[in-house]
Amino acid sequence: MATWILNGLVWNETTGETELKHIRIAEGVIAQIEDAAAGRPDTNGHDTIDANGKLVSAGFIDMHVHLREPGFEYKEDIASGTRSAAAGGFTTIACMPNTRPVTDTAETVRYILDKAASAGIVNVLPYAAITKNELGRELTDFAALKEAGAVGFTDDGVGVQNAQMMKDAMKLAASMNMPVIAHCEDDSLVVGAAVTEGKFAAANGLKGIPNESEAIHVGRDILLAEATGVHYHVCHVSTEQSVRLIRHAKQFGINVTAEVCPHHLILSDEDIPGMDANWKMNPPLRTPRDVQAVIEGLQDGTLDIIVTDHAPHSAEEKAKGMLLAPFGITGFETAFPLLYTRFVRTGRWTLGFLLQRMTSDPARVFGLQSGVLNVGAPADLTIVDLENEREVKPETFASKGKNTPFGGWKLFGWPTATIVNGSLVWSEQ
Ligand SMILES: NC(=O)N[C@@H](CC(=O)O)C(=O)O
Ligand SMILES: [Zn+2]
Repeated sequence: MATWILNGLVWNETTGETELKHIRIAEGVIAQIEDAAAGRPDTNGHDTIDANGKLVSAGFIDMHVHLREPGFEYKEDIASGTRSAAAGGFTTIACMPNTRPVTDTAETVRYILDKAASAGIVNVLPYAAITKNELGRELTDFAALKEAGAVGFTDDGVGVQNAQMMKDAMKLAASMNMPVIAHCEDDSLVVGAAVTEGKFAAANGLKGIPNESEAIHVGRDILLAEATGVHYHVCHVSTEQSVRLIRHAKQFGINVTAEVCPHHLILSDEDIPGMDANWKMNPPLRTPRDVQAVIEGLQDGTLDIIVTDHAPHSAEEKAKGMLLAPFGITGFETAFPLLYTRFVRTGRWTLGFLLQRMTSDPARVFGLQSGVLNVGAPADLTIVDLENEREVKPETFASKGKNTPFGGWKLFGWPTATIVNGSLVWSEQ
């Protein structure tokens, strides 16, 4: 049994052009790709999906997400989180270990994988914690966690404060060919602030989170990565200083990669309308100068991939206000439309540039088979309507989290169908 996706607009990496194609998928892989100009293929006995000239891309890959299960199912769970991912066009996501319990044992890694297999609708890759309970005191059992299926080690949500602990983690991870993924934040420099140092903090009499609280860890960890040879991946880069350090490290051939989030590419602290916790995330929205620096970092390859840092919280939690609410915004269901509308429709990026940062680049950085639209690749595909403008309506999100600063934005580039391992798992109502 095969499925033909007819009349899909496909981006050709080699020519840099889009072309109309018919794509046959069978047994979970892309089996055949034909020029639509050659006519309609014999689809007799097979399912068909007519893409009708919409974009057909390799499914998006998001290597930094919070699914909240186990432990915080009131914020999100694996069923709702993967549905939200599929609605955003994502077919593979990597979930962070700041769950309850923290994903620091093989048992919890297996729980997530089992739950993803039974209740999830996209591919879920679990990360495991670097330290037990993410407390920074004692390393987890890396070998057991890898064996259980963890794809990398991270204490995301907090920075590893102790340099020796980070070095030990990197040495061990390097010896087993696993990446260390770092939430870069020096606690001593943050002191309970909710927004960046900058105009918004100053205007509202708030303490600010300084740029160096992030960059000091980036600099430290680059040196430790050089010393240990580990694949070191920097989470949610938000500052000019971090971009500079990563650029420099790459020039020296250090094995560092990095990610950036849509909100850090699009919003600055000067856009924050008031004391509204939907504008509170970690790292915080930085200054316009930092926004420019992360855009340039992505454009010149210093930053490798785009991730959402999908971080759902309940309405009650966010209602506590800017100072008391937890950090984080939802990301899946706005990521592609935001970036497509802001950067591709305006002519600043090619469509291919954006697609690569969300598909083939994450696959390359993390050694995944997916992320490419080639015969033989996994049939993980996303169909996107590039022409229809629609408003962001958080209340309609598949995610339990409605916490976004982008409510009411009018955007193009909405996913209409998502296919994972050859099966249609989500389509527009
Ligand atoms: N990004 C956030 O603002 N919040 C994340 C933690 C994190 O990724 O650091 C969360 O778990 O809510
Ligand atoms: Zn983080």
